[in-house]
Formats: sequence, C-alpha cells, structure tokens
Amino acid sequence: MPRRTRGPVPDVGARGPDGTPPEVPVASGVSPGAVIPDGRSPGSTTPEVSREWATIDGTAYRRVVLCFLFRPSPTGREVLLGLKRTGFGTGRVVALGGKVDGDESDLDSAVREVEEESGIVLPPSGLRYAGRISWSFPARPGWNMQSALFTAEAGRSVPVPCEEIEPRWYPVDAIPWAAMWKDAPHWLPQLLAGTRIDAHIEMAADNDGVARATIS
Ligand SMILES: Nc1[nH]c(=O)nc2c1ncn2[C@H]1C[C@H](O)[C@@H](COP(=O)(O)OP(=O)(O)OP(=O)(O)O)O1
Repeated sequence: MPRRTRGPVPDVGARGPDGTPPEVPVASGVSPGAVIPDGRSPGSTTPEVSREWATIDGTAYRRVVLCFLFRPSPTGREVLLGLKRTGFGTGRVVALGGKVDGDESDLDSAVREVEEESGIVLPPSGLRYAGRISWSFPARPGWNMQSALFTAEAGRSVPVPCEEIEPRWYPVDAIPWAAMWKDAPHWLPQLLAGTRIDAHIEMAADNDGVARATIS
C-alpha cells in the first residue's frame, strides 16, 4: 500500500531480495506468549499498532487484506489482478490489497486499498467477505501475514495504475499462475468459484515454495 502514516512507524530496514519487505518489528500488543518474529524484543507501542497484528497458535501475523474485483466479459467473467511494482512481492501478479492501518476494520482497509491501488471507489456494502488466509514464513517470521479476503463486482469501473501496482483484468479461466505466488493455485480456484475459504499456507525455507497448504 502506498500510504502508511498512522501510528508509530515500524523501524523498517533494507528490503529483501525481489523487493520483499523489510523486517517488520512486532508490536508489544500481540497476545501474551506470542512468538516474537526473529527474536526481537517488542518495544513500546500503542493499542493501534497492536491491532495491526493477529496471533495464531502463539505466533504473530501482520494483518493484511486482499480484495478480488470481478466484471462480466463476453466470454465469461474476469478478475482484477495486478503486477506488483514495489514492496512485498515485487514482480509478481497479485490481488489488490495490503496492510491494515492502525485500528481500521478489514472491510475499511479493503475499500481503501482498492481505491489506492486502482482508483476504483467501492461502497463498503459492495464487498462480500470471502474468507481468511494466513501465510507463515518459518525462515522469516517477520513476514507472517494473515489476510481477510473480499470479493466485489466492479461494474464498468476502469482501474488506473499507480506506482505500486499495475492492475489488469484476467479471464477467470486464464489466471497467470506462473507469475503469481506459488501458493495461489492451492486456494485461489476455490475463491474464484465463489466458495468461502479458510486457508493456512506454510512457506518453504526459501520463502518462495510451499511447504504445506491447509485449505478448508
Ligand atoms: N504467500 C503469499 N501469497 C499471496 O498470494 N499473497 C501474499 C503472500 N504473502 C503476502 N501476500 C500479500 C498479502 C498482502 O496483501 C501483500 C503485502 O502487503 P503490501 O502490498 O501492503 O506490502 P508492501 O510491502 O508493498 O507494503 P508497503 O511497503 O507498506 O507499501 O502481500
């Protein structure tokens, strides 16, 4: 996401390979006993920052959102994805989305991210909750993320590229799997079929492949 202004700004270090994100400090607001990624000490923070993190099985995950926009086409349906140009996942085709800011809700975050990354303004009532997914990076726990998933109909809205992402419509039966994260084929087909999902992906030691995928 292009904007990150509210609450204490994490101490961001150098970006990793392929533009992967800086190591993000974990706030002290995570649940008691949570594993602090990379063994850092929590430091001081505010309740807003603590709400940017979720705790799953004692481990901290950065809260993010993804929103999949759809439109009809003469040959079926299309979904809006985009080439990530900056930040986490640079060079990959991804859905619109990003980090939850401060104390905003998942829904508000999704509406904001869609507008920031495509210029498309959705009414909150137009978004449908589509489930939840978490990604753990055992070799880099500071990258653990948990995402609420949303879908929405875009109607005739025309996406506008921004610095971070170049949005593009894809037929739902012609998803560019090879350009996406390697875990996408494990869970995205279910979402595209309209079935709510609850997924956990454990990334491999190279932070690229999939060690384990649990989808329900
Ligand atoms: N393994 C994975 N597979 C996938 O499909 N999406 C993933 C993923 N791991 C993370 N993501 C998504 C979730 C989230 O929407 C996004 C990362 O958030 P952002 O786009 O906000 O990151 P950035 O580093 O660009 O953010 P800023 O630096 O704050 O602008 O990557």
